[in-house]
Amino acid sequence: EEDRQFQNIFQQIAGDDMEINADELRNVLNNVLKKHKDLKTEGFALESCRSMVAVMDTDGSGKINLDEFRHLWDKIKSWQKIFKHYDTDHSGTINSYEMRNAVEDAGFQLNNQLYDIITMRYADRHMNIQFDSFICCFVRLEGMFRAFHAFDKDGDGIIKLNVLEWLQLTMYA
Ligand SMILES: O=C(O)/C(S)=C/c1c[nH]c2cc(Br)ccc12
Ligand SMILES: [Ca+2]
Repeated sequence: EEDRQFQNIFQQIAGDDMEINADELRNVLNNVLKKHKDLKTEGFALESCRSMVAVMDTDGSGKINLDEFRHLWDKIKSWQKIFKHYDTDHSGTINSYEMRNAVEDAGFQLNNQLYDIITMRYADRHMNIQFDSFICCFVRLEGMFRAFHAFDKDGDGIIKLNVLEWLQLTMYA
């Protein structure tokens, strides 16, 4: 039953092409945000939604279909819980220190250099991370880990890419 409801929602957002583009994703995410006053943010920028579509577009259609959207939605649902858990002062942002714990809670094992990179890339000038940046960071982390494991056929933690394969991975993200 809940799934049928989900399909209906998806159908309304996607329109007759049955796929969601960046504009449509931006509308649905920002509409949901209105109902979550504790997630204070200016909302998702179009560029962020373009990146999320690119990362989640596993079949290379240029947009996200029902399955790709369901995966994204379930991830955002679980990641927003982590965000709220670490936003202890309900400022609507989490600081770079809390971000380390949030990343680990989400199951990503990174190193110090990567935590610094994430802060540089996603934090605002007060070194705090807004909700929309938080989600974009996690979408990218999950997508990049997924892409690596797809290439790492024998699971030895090493992949071999020529420059064009590398560019295909890094440019469409
Ligand atoms: O607080 C909750 O129980 C839920 S279901 C939150 C959300 C579930 N999907 C979301 C997407 C965005 Br964007 C923001 C919040 C949520
Ligand atoms: Ca797609």
